Amino acid sequence: MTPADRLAPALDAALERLAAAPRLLVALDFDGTLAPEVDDPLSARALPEAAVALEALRALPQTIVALVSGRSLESLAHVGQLPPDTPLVGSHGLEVRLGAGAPEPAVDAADRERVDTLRAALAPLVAAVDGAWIEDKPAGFAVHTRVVEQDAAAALQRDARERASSLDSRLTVRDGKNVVEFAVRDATKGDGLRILRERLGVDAVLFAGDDVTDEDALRTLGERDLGVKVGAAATVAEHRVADPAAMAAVLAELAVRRRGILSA
Ligand SMILES: O=P(O)(O)OC[C@H]1O[C@H](O[C@H]2O[C@H](CO)[C@@H](O)[C@H](O)[C@H]2O)[C@H](O)[C@@H](O)[C@@H]1O
Repeated sequence: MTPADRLAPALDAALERLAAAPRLLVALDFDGTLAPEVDDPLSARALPEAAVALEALRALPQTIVALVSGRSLESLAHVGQLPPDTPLVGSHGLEVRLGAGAPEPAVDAADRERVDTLRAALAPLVAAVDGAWIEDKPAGFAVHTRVVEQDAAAALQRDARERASSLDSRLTVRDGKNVVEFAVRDATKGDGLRILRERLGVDAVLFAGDDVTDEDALRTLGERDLGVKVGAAATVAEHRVADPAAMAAVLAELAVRRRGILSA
């Protein structure tokens, strides 16, 4: 870590305490936290320095690295590029994969029918806007507008929301970065993180995220945990870093300190 990257004193102290946890879960959002944003979601990758830090953490005893994302599990496994035993939470908490086995079922036939009906109704609106596209997920889909002209993007998001709510009043609708998402099941990253915490039997959790939906996970943290917001947006997290590069430096520092404590 260079002097310019030096940790804020409060984060430095919190990291030192966390590094000594008997059994530690490092649970991380992916896009905007480990990986810089790109136009094609399937091309997103964790920064190389973040990937190295995650590997260093994974190599330590009693230390579990997990990803908690709005992506589908399939997409998250593809971009995350972590070993198959890595716990993954996808679809904002709905899909959970603990270890290398098959994930728990996320939706049933009735859910799929609702998704298909909604998608068929919104697809023509999306197809009419240059650059807009639909990313499918098990319990819904995301309408991406990242490369759409600003006014057209705002109009599409508004029209899609109105059409969706007129068709299905029980939908969960989420705003993201240049994306609006529709889901027929309501789950949050807080639910996903609670499942990881309980099933993995950890004493402390580091969670870091950059987006609105990460706040649900940050709100579940307790005194022994550490929450980090990546970027400048409003947050309940006690600590903040500027960007994925700074987050990678925090993860690298945690690995160094924990290795030192565990080998003392
Ligand atoms: O919870 P996350 O891991 O942060 O996932 C949130 C959404 O990430 C992806 O979309 C975002 O990143 C894309 C790649 O950088 C970018 O093109 C898009 O504009 C962003 O919204 C993903 O495609 C979504 O499904 C996730 O919900």
